[in-house]
Amino acid sequence: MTMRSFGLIRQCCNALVRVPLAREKSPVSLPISHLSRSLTTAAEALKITYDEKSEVATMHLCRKPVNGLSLEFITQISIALEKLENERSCRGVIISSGCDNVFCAGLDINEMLRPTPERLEIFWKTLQDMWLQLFTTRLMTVAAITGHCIAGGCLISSACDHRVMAPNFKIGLNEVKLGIVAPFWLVDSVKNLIGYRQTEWSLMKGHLFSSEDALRLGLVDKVVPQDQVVLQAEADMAEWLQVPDSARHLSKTLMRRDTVVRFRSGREADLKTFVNYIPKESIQKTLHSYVESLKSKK
Ligand SMILES: CC/C=C\CCC/C=C/C(=O)SCCNC(=O)CCNC(=O)[C@H](O)C(C)(C)COP(=O)(O)OP(=O)(O)OC[C@H]1O[C@@H](n2cnc3c(N)ncnc32)[C@H](O)[C@@H]1OP(=O)(O)O
Repeated sequence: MTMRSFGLIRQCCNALVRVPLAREKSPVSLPISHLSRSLTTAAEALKITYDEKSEVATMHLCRKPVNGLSLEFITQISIALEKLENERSCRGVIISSGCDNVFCAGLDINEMLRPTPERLEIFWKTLQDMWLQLFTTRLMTVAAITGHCIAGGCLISSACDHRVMAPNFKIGLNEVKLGIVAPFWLVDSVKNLIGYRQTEWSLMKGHLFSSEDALRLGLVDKVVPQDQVVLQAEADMAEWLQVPDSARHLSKTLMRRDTVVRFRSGREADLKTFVNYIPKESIQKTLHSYVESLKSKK
């Protein structure tokens, strides 16, 4: 296999982090004191390899311990996606995880604890942009879900075109358990996969589906043993790439148009809701208790 590493993502190691507000807008700079805690350095958090023969890249999420989606990490993913989109030979991307038994535990909750208004706003805009990029990319996208895939993790997997998951893990939207509500565009992308009623009750309860239930409902497309997930994702990608790229992408655009139109018209209001809601004292208390409960389960 011919592998090539992309020289990506040096922004987060610099004294100032260049954070794009939106793809089409100029980046803004944040002071380093605003960086969130991480057990992996930014350089280690995202690894991209490219297989020239299959024309498929692998985006390896390695922000230990649980691939929590911090502002810097989301920015890295977004920049990487853009680079891959612009790499003419690249036709597909597999998103996999380097964290044991966790694909992605969702948003890094620290981003929502006692945030500054500026950072909170940039965080949400960057997340919106990253989701839109992934949801609409010309690339064929496959999520190789080797572990739990929760809330923001499900945002990534449900924006992909195909999902392969390992057995005995959890996937879904549990936001209500943290006293918060998943944004409508994330809800829409899950609803597109499993339908209205299954989305409604699971959202209201914060229910996480087992891998097996997720397969039955269509939230994932295949369940295979954990050590075969990436291999299966590669095999499925090869099969998908037998479809001509432009016809596949146009079909995806057609099917996802309503969700994208709704997103574009609602994204400003969604941003306002997020930045007004998260700093509320009652929400801060609930988030704080949730983090404490995660720590105390040990
Ligand atoms: C108006 C709109 C408002 C808001 C919309 C927001 C939409 C999206 C929201 C989200 O994504 S919120 C995040 C939701 N995610 C979760 O609830 C997952 C929580 N984590 C877990 O359930 C478990 O950690 C696990 C993923 C099942 C893995 O379990 P395991 O036993 O393997 O690990 P452990 O729990 O010990 O965690 C290790 C370490 O990581 C910390 N952690 C876990 N998840 C997060 C997270 N999402 N953000 C930040 N930190 C996280 C955990 O506290 C441990 O830290 P410690 O080692 O310091 O104790």
